[in-house]
Amino acid sequence: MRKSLKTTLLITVPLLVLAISLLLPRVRLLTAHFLPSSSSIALRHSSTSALSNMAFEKELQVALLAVQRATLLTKSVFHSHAKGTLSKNDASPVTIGDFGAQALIISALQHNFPNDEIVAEEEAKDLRENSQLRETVWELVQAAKLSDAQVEKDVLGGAISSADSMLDIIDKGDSKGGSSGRIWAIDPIDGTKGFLRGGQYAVCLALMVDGDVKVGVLGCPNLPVSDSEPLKEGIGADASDEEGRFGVLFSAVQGQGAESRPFTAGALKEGKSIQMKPLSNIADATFCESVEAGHSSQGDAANIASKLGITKPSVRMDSQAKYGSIARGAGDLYLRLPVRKDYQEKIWDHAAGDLIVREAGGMVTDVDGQKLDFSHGRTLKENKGVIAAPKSVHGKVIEVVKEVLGRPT
Ligand SMILES: Nc1ncnc2c1ncn2[C@@H]1O[C@H](COP(=O)(O)O)[C@@H](O)[C@H]1OP(=O)(O)O
Ligand SMILES: [Mg+2]
Ligand SMILES: [Mg+2]
Ligand SMILES: [Mg+2]
Repeated sequence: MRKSLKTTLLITVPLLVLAISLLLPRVRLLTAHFLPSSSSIALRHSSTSALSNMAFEKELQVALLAVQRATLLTKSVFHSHAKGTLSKNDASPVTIGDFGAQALIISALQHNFPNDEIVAEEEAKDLRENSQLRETVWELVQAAKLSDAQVEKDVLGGAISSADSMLDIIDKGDSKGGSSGRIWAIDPIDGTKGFLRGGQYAVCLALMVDGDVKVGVLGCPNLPVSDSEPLKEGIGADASDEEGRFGVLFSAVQGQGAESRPFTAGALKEGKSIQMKPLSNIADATFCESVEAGHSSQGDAANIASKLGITKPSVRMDSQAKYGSIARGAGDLYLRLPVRKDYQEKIWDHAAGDLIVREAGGMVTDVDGQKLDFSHGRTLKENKGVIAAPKSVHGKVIEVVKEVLGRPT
C-alpha cells in the first residue's frame, strides 16, 4: 500500500510540476493581454471609488503606460541629445522628442486598438526628407523602453519593426477627427517651448467616443509628485533630477474621477484620487496662464483677476500641466484668453486636461461659458479660449471674463 502511494506520488508530482510550468507563461500572457499584469493590479488597488465600474479599464491602462514610455523618451532627449529642433510652417517648434513620442504612443494604440482613429499633432514629412534626423529619432525610439519587459511587450506591443514603419506609424495620426466613433487625440509634447526651456511640458493622450472625452492621461515629468505642493513657477527639468520628487501622471475616466500617480520607468504606481481645492472666496484664488504671451492674453487675465479681487500674481507655466495642477488643488483657475481672433485651439491641446479637471470636480468652458466641443474635427472651432475653475465660482469668473473681453452676455 505504502509502496503504491510512493509510486503514485513519484509519477504525479513531476507531472503536476511540468503541467504548471507549461501553463504559467500562457496564463501570464493572457492576463497581461486582457487584464494586464502588475499595472492593472495597481489600478484595481487605486482609491478611486468609481473604479468598481471598470469601463475603459484597458484603454486607461494602455494610455497610462504609453504616455509613461513616451515621457521616458522625452526625458532622454532633454538630458542627452541636441533637441533636433525644427520650425514648422506656423513657426512653432518641433523636436526629435515630439516625433519619437508620437511614434511610440501610436504604436501602442495600434497594437491594442487597431480600428481606432488617431488625431495627432505631428507628421513624418520632415523625417522622410531628412535621413539624418530620421536616424536620430529611430535610435531614440528603439532605446525608449519601460523597465518591465513583460509589460513593454505584452501591453505596448514591443518594439517598432523598422525606421520606415516608424514613419508610417507617425503618419497614422492624420485622422480628421469628428463626431462619431473612437478617436484618440495625441500631443506628444505639449508646451514644446517649455520643454526646450527646461520648464513644464506634458505628454498628452485622450480617447473620445462620438466626440465625448472618455479617457485622459497627462505625463508631466517636471511637476512635483506631491499633490499638495503649492503651485510655483520655475520648477523644471533641472529640479527633476532630485530623486523621486518630480514626475507625475494625471488620469481620468469619465464618471470615475481623476487620479495622480508618481511617474516611473516601470510598472505603474498606485493612483491617488485628486480633487479641485474648495474655494469659498474667489479673491483668494491662484490662477495660472501660459508663459507665452502669444498663446493667451496676459493683459486681459490681469484685468479679470483684478476685477475678481484676486491679488496673488498669476503662475505662468507651459502646457496642459496647468490643467493637472488645478485638478490636484495646487492652483484654482486656468485662464486662456484669445490673443488672435482667427486662432482655433487644437483638440490635442485640451482633451485630456478638460476631462481631468471636470472629473476632479471642476468646470471647463470657453470664454462664453460653452463647454469645449471636441466633435468638430482637429480643432475646437466652435470655442474661443478656455476658462477652468471650481464649479462654485465658475459662473462668477465667466461673468467677469465676458465683461472684460466685451463678449455678448
Ligand atoms: N496663438 C495661439 N493661441 C493659443 N495657443 C496657441 C497659439 N499658438 C500656438 N498655440 C498652442 O499653445 C500650446 C501651448 O500652450 P501653452 O502656452 O499653454 O503651453 C501649444 O500646443 C501651441 O501649439 P503649437 O504646438 O502648434 O505651437
Ligand atoms: Mg500642444
Ligand atoms: Mg505638441
Ligand atoms: Mg507644437
